[in-house]
Amino acid sequence: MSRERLTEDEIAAGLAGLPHWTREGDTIVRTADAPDFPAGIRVVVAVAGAAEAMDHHPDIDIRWRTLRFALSTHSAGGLTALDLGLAARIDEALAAESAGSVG
Ligand SMILES: C[C@H](O)[C@H](O)[C@H]1CNC2=NC(N)=NC(=O)C2=N1
Repeated sequence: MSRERLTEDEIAAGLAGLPHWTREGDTIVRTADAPDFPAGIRVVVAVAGAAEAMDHHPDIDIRWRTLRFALSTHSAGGLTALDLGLAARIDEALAAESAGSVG
């Protein structure tokens, strides 16, 4: 996947397919509640595996069973296809633990 910054049109098109994610400047963000703390940690472990495989790493905030993921490509100074790809993987990990979006 390319580490080139996406254009505004490409970002908008990508986010149209990621309804749980919101744009915050050069970052995309999703907050979700897992059913309980262990389920939330299982999501984080699954995401960590995907991130290592992609060599692309999210910022993760864990508060009991509430998880907030923030994605950006720091080396590119903005959003790239890697962020959209990792967002889709995070959606899969959250769905596997029946976690639902907050906000
Ligand atoms: C050397 C390695 O490819 C880089 O440090 C990677 C690792 N993971 C990364 N993750 C994110 N989110 N942005 C980066 O620029 C980045 N760079």
